[in-house]
Amino acid sequence: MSDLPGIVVTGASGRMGQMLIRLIQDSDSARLVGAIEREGHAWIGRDLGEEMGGAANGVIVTADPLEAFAGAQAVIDFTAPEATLAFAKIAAQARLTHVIGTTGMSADHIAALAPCARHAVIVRAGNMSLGVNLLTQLTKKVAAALDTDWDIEVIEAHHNKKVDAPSGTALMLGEAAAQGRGITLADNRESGRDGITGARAKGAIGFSAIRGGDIVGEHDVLFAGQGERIVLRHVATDRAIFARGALKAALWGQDKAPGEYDMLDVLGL
Ligand SMILES: NC(=O)C1=CN([C@@H]2O[C@H](COP(=O)(O)OP(=O)(O)OC[C@H]3O[C@@H](n4cnc5c(N)ncnc54)[C@H](OP(=O)(O)O)[C@@H]3O)[C@@H](O)[C@H]2O)C=CC1
Ligand SMILES: O=C(O)C1=N[C@H](C(=O)O)C[C@H](O)C1
Repeated sequence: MSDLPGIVVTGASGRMGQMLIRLIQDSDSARLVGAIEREGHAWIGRDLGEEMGGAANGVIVTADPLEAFAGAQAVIDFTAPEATLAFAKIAAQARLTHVIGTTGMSADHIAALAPCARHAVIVRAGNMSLGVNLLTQLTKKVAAALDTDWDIEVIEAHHNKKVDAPSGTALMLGEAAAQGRGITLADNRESGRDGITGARAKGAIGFSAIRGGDIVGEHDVLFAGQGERIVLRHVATDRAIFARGALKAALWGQDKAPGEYDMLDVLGL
């Protein structure tokens, strides 16, 4: 048996789940040891490789995390907030590195991860790509250099199946802008303008979301001043960038102490 870290993928039939499974199967650094889907899903009890339209790979899809996590070293999880919380509790008991890409998590969801991180490594980020994580650093720097005469707006575009807004990435960028400006995002966030909104609040950080077609993910951080504008932009054209970041995080976590980490830690940014 190989001593490469064994990885379980949750939400195996999802857009990110399938991308991750292909990446891990092709990897020389990790092996796929489990795949989870929700109870009642058509793939449960069936061979994952065949369900994905290829050759059998011997991984039988299960709805039971206890069964899937036995013998694994990490779980990569791009699902939904409640599911992620349930996986976090079991991953902590099994001392697995839990890489969380799931977005749309509330402050309560995030707070509930803290006890799990006392027992296991959790790496969580609304965007696992190198480009976006670098962009957060640039955003922080630009926001720190400009005063509140410059309005900050985060504009994001995604495919028409996305269920949460603003995107996790937009919130990361907004958080970075708030840190640069020395304010808290929660107290200065403005989103979903519609109707007679009144003038823009000075110092606010605004969010706008576009949904359509098959857009993978596009983010602009707009700094709008008087007579000039600065736009910092990231465009994702392939979900593989998120999968590569998540696998890197799962491997990175293998020799780390329990705790909550993000992709800045993993990438050393
Ligand atoms: N951090 C990052 O870099 C990125 C984050 N994301 C985020 O990842 C998440 C998933 O995105 P995406 O793959 O596009 O979405 P999909 O809807 O394609 O996939 C989600 C998968 O999770 C499954 N799932 C949901 N609830 C459960 C559960 N309770 N138990 C087991 N499986 C469950 C879904 O099953 P079912 O279809 O039956 O509901 C589905 O297979 C989103 O939150 C998205 O924003 C996406 C890309 C990059
Ligand atoms: O749901 C998606 O697709 C994506 N979600 C993440 C987000 O909410 O920012 C990352 C990426 O933009 C794709």
